[in-house]
Amino acid sequence: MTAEYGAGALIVCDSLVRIYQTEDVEVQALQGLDLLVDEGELVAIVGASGSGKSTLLGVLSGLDAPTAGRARVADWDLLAMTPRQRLQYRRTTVGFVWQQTARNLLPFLTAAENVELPMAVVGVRRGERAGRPMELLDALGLADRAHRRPAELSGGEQQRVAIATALANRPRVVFADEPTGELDRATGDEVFAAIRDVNRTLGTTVVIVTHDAGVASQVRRTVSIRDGRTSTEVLRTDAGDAGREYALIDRVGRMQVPAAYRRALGLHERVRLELEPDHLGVWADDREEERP
Ligand SMILES: Nc1ncnc2c1ncn2[C@@H]1O[C@H](COP(=O)(O)OP(=O)(O)OP(=O)(O)O)[C@@H](O)[C@H]1O
Repeated sequence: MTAEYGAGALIVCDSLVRIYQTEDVEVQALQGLDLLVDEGELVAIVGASGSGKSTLLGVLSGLDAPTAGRARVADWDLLAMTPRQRLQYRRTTVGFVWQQTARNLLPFLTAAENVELPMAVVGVRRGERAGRPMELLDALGLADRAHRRPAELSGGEQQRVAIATALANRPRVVFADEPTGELDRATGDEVFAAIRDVNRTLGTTVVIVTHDAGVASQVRRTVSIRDGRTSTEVLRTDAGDAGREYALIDRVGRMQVPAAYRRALGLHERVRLELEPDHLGVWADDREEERP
């Protein structure tokens, strides 16, 4: 028997399909999307507007159910959760950082109180909670901002408090939806540095969803999503490395060749393949058109 697809991964999306049915149109937002994320990874999922990012995040965050396919995070089968389990999953297994700074934090609580709130919600006793907010705020370089309210913090500081809040209950994975979308480039880079630091020092898996392809320089692995499917990946080996581009090949052997490569070599409809000992050659079809 072959092992189940993604058996060792923390996050598994297997042929995910999500169809939105409106009055007279049907929109296939996810069209058989496959994605594996291992424990401890920092991954960016990048795609243009309408590519299906929010839909994917909706499924992974337990807010939405796919039409078909399989989605698992840790031991949770996201298609088979009861409403109570869904709540537990959202409160303990995953943490969220949203684009809108105001959505992440309660304005009338201080930074430390905001970080403590998710623990209080799941019933962690006061004694056990003590210390955790300061520990997290300190890790994010915000120890001296602990007693300020969000309005008294810069946008970048608010997002770093939001990261601390997302980490309060020691989630297995943090989902960040355009976490730097409202920030200028320099402040955004600081927030990315904080995310990388959390990923490295605490080992928390982080999945960032964004339309900003420039994020590829901030993370090791970038997965592109196009038309509701994951298409290509860029993996960087070291900081400063421009990165190698990979195409994803699905289980029946389908692969999407990036549009820029297709244009550059005039690849369309049919291509010629040649198997070499260590690679596959792909050429434009140069045969004379066969005429009837
Ligand atoms: N509730 C809905 N009803 C009908 N169609 C929807 C719904 N939500 C999304 N869609 C459609 O599904 C497709 C994917 O949308 P989605 O919001 O997931 O993309 P996205 O990549 O997150 O885009 P953006 O970056 O603009 O938020 C789009 O064609 C969108 O119009």
